[in-house]
Amino acid sequence: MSRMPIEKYRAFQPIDLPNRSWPSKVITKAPIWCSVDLRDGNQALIEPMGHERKLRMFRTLVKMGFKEIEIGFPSASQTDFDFARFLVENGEIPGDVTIQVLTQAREELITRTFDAIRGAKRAIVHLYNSTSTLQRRVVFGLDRAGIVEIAVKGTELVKSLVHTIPETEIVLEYSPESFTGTELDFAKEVCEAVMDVWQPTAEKPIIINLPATVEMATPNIYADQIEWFINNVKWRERYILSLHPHNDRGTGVAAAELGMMAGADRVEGTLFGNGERTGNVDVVNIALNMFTQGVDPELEIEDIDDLRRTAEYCNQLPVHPRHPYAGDLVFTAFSGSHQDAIKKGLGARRKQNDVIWEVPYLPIDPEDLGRSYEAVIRVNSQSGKGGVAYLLEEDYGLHLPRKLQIEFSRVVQGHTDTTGKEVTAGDLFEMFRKEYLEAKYPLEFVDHVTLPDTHATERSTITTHVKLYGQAKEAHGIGTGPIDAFCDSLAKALGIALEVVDYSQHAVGKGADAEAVTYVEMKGAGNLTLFGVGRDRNVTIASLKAVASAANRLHAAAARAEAGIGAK
Ligand SMILES: CC(=O)SCCNC(=O)CCNC(=O)[C@H](O)C(C)(C)COP(=O)(O)OP(=O)(O)OC[C@H]1O[C@@H](n2cnc3c(N)ncnc32)[C@H](O)[C@@H]1OP(=O)(O)O
Ligand SMILES: CC(C)C(=O)C(=O)O
Ligand SMILES: [Mg+2]
Repeated sequence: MSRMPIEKYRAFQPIDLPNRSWPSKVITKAPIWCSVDLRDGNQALIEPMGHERKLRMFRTLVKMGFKEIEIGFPSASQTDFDFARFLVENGEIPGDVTIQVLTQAREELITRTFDAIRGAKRAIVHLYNSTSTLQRRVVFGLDRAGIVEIAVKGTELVKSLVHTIPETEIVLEYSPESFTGTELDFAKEVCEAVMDVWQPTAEKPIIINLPATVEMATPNIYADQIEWFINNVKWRERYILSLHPHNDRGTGVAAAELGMMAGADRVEGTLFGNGERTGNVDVVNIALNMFTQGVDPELEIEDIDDLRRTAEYCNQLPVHPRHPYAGDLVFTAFSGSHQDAIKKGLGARRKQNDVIWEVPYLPIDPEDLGRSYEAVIRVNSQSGKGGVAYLLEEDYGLHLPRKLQIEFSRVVQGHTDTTGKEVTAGDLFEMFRKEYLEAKYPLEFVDHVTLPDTHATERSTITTHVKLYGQAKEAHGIGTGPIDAFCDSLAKALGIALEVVDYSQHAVGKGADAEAVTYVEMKGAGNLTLFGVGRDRNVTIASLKAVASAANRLHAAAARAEAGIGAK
């Protein structure tokens, strides 16, 4: 039994909705989006946005395609009032965008709100008062009738002011704030009372916004509340049902999605979920969830890094590196098996020219959000051969044979285990260069003269020039090809016994700059096998350098074994 004071809490009561239909519904179209970054997001900031930050956010939201934008609470702050005036007076509001302003249901605040929007083509006046049992008791000290009266009086005042700004088309949005803590029959009563005053029509509907001001239960309960409301509140065709989830339980996005399945038409939220406490619902997250299901989200999110930078600048708050779709690390795989699977998935896609996106561990193509594959695979102590091979292939054009991938990943593992740090592609190449291409001691290849014998004998003869422990040596050998002849010369003249186990070669670069890279797996004394790698413009020299590289690595491994350090 936990020592936590569990007796202080009680379970949210389920909604009685026996024939609920939302669980079998599917989201097939985008909701009407409304950004509340400039109001709900802004009111939650340590340092609220000033004019310049507000304008940058507003322009970004317009560019993204939001058609409804809550620009502030003009009666609460001079900055918000002035900002509304600035937008109206400077032609900042595109013809197809409607601004929205929030106000409490209080006379002086409503009047001031109308002053703020005067001259706009169209505006949503968003009126709210709290309706929950808790707020009725502890904040307002009112019974149900008293709360209905606040809402009705506020609506009447809004209605009476509409004619004072005839050039502006006014839409009323009403929010029974703290809806999730409100009895459903009372939410119905107060919303219907507001509609009775406003008299919406199907052509000029009211927006009824049902906020999860505080997220209090599992998201299915929110969906039940929405479906119940739609089934029981009159005049369905005369109101747009809007959701306004917060994220207190970490399920704001799920609540919005289930709420849409339950029949909601509209969603209010913010970019990356900024907002009071744990935030408003993240509209980018919902939109991209839809996108990954093949549904047009009707928001442009092609450069998510730019959006994130804007949100971070305006809010002066960071977006978490693991934030869905937007975080710095969300298209990055560190663990080996993930890297391996992603590498294979991307490779298969390229080969098959697939239209449908299916890559293990990547629910979305990073390129669709303006991000690149480069950051997909990073290497640290949790990584395996797949990630190492991927980076060397992508950045340096090296196609390591599978057994060499395994061998080299042990070298990398040794390094990352010691440092505990991530290694970049550049670090990896440096390690690879030192370990294989620079393995020149004690044997250094200098030059060769190789003569093929006649076709009849299919043999090569070689004169080898090498350095052994720094001293120039010349050796002669015969074999079935240059590598075989080179090994023969090393064995005969220098006593270095090597046997080729595996060999592969490919070109790196193109045209005059092309080089050959050779990978040879060689068996040395004591049946130990290791790889050597050579790189040169000349195909034969690349191979002979690879043999020398293997000889040196075998020599070093034998020396370590003898010293009791253990072979690599
Ligand atoms: C869930 C949400 O996000 S709601 C939006 C919340 N956002 C904000 O509040 C940010 C901006 N607000 C403010 O700056 C201030 O609250 C102001 C300027 C609007 C009003 O300031 P004040 O009048 O000084 O204080 P305050 O907001 O605390 O008002 C409290 C009074 O209004 C009443 N009230 C609160 N909300 C409402 C409402 N929606 N409708 C009618 N009356 C309300 C309270 O009962 C209280 O009444 P009392 O003074 O008789 O006890
Ligand atoms: C003003 C209302 C809609 C609000 O922000 C909330 O309830 O969270
Ligand atoms: Mg809110």
